[in-house]
Amino acid sequence: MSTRIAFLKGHGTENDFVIIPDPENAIDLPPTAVAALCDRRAGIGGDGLLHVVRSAAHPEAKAMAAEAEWFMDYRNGDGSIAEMCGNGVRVFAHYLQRAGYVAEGDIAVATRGGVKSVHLSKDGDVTVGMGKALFPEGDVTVSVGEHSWPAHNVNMGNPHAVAFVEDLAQAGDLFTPPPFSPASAYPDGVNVEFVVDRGPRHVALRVHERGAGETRSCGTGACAVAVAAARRDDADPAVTGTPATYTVDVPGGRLVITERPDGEIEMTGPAVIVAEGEIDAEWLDAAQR
Ligand SMILES: N[C@@H](CCC[C@H](N)C(=O)O)C(=O)O
Repeated sequence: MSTRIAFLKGHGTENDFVIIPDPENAIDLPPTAVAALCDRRAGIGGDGLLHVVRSAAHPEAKAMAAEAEWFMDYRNGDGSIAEMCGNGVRVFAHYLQRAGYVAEGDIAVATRGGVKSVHLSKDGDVTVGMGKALFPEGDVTVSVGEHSWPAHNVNMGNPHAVAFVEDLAQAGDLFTPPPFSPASAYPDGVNVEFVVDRGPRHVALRVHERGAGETRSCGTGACAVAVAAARRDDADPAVTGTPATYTVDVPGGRLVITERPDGEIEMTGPAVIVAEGEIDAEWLDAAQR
């Protein structure tokens, strides 16, 4: 009989993930295995994969083990590694609660972008302390076809280029990464958000995610958009002294982002587990060849 690997499938505003519980870090997940699992036709399908590991059992997270028992070893759907995933961390925390590893309330989750504080509320929404945004210097331009826009360069642990456009259709089909310049701005690639206004402190976005393509949502992207919009709107909390809250509509739902005067950003949104099952380890082996 072949070995079976437990998995779950979940999403946060339809940014969807394959979840692999592996507390002792015993499962080998090279990029080829992640890409096979995230394949929407031949695999389970997902924008990314959440490898659930105890911090103490993972070389990249050991140093965070005293602060956070669990490490979100996040991978993009193409197998590449990313520093942080905002929707992923909500789904990750929701999984931990569902599995009985943590209780409702406040928990800490280790990520490659540092330890994040997460609040699991009674109504099912999850709030994440996303830390502070950085604004790397230098002008960036994003283009699609004949249109190009100046982009806000925002780092939420991972890189984002935020372009305010007139119409989300201008982003085109987003099958391929939108070109940006200068090429030196993002040596490791970038997530690109196209944004329109929907009302006061209310925006909507489409996103092309590094390592995944167009997705239905991006949590770090929504935070990058909210802080870029606050600066555009002369509502930078560090200047006004009052928090700025933005509602960010994504194709898969809605996220609410607040930036405080000290620069700390909180994101609130849903987290859903839709299925669980077993992967045939022989299939996974064969799928990687
Ligand atoms: N979907 C995520 C971001 C995942 C990582 C991103 N594709 C990258 O490579 O930086 C989110 O919700 O933040």
